[in-house]
Amino acid sequence: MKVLVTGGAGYIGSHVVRQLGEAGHDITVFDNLSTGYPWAILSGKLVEGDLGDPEAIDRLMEGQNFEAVLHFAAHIVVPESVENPLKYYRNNTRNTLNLLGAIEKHKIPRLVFSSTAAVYGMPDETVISEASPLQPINPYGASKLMSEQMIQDFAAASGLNYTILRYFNVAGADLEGRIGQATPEATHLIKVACECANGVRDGMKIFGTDYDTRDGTCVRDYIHVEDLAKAHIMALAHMAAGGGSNILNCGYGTGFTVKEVVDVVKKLSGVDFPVELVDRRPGDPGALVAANDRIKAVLGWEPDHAELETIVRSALNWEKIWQGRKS
Ligand SMILES: NC(=O)c1ccc[n+]([C@@H]2O[C@H](COP(=O)([O-])OP(=O)(O)OC[C@H]3O[C@@H](n4cnc5c(N)ncnc54)[C@H](O)[C@@H]3O)[C@@H](O)[C@H]2O)c1
Ligand SMILES: O=c1ccn([C@@H]2O[C@H](COP(=O)(O)OP(=O)(O)O[C@H]3O[C@H](CO)[C@@H](O)[C@H](O)[C@H]3O)[C@@H](O)[C@H]2O)c(=O)[nH]1
Repeated sequence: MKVLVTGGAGYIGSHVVRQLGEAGHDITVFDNLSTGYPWAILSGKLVEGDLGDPEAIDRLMEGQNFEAVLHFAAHIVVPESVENPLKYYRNNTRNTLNLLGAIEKHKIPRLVFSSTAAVYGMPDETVISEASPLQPINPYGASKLMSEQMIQDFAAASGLNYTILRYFNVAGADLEGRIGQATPEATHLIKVACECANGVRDGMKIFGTDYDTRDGTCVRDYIHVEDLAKAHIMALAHMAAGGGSNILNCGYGTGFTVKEVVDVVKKLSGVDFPVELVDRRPGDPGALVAANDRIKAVLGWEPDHAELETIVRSALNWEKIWQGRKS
């Protein structure tokens, strides 16, 4: 298929691009390189540009006859969205609207959209299904929920075939160490802990120890980026084979506390870095764990790397490679 990938130079997009290349797709990446890197694009070509510029998107699509768009480009940091909400509504919501306008004009038939568990907010259930209430508690989640709504309304009117994938916490790296998360000043737990283990940071904080969880720290469902990437390839294949539009959780159905994750990083790295226990971080729900029956039933997706140790090992390995490359 001839595919356009927004944000394909970023962490998750680059892993999907690599798998798309291996599956034989013809790939164009559109990215403003705000947090992405040209070296991370292992297949296809890069067009540098910004989704905030509708004319640039129009030029990009003119005469190309893309058969699908995979839309990763966004701002992604929950606490930053609390401090600077308009930055999130602009890049995540308005720019998705820009993209949909171009999809309409150029009659692109399929879309895969990167959504998030943050659309569920503070769920009552421990394990969240796609039918759980949608009540985001931070602007990041709200910006993505608004995008979901626009996609569904536009699809109902136009016949666009979409797959909305609600990612839980994505972590890990390419098992061969070619690409991985390279975000400067990263805030993600596993990335931060791996930086500590590699001596990039002196220590880290655990935000909140009074949550209603087994050890008081937040519970998250960590999914290996390679398993998540596979879901995108399968979603495209499903739609190309005439499958309908879907909203699908992407997670393993197993939650780990922040303390448990930090302990695994310490154990596998053999480094006992300092950890400070501090107050809750604004916008953090206590527990987010995915029900994943729907993605298994609809796409036939099954994880290949569902062990937390596998995720952490690949993240530690990548961190070492990345720090070596930078120095
Ligand atoms: N990382 C996670 O745990 C997680 C969880 C749930 C959902 N998501 C979603 O997955 C997607 C990818 O996240 P990621 O972790 O790879 O982040 P990332 O920051 O590594 O990648 C985002 C990419 O989009 C590009 N970009 C951003 N704004 C752009 C714009 N206006 N125009 C063109 N390019 C732009 C960046 O340069 C970068 O290459 C995002 O939509 C995010 O909301 C991520
Ligand atoms: O230095 C740190 C970093 C994180 N945490 C905690 O670790 C958990 C996970 O945090 P983080 O890795 O920042 O991820 P989330 O805030 O859960 O958000 C991620 O996961 C969401 C889906 O669940 C995605 O939508 C977001 O894009 C992605 O950033 C939270 O309880 C944090 O408070 C710490 O205690 N110390």
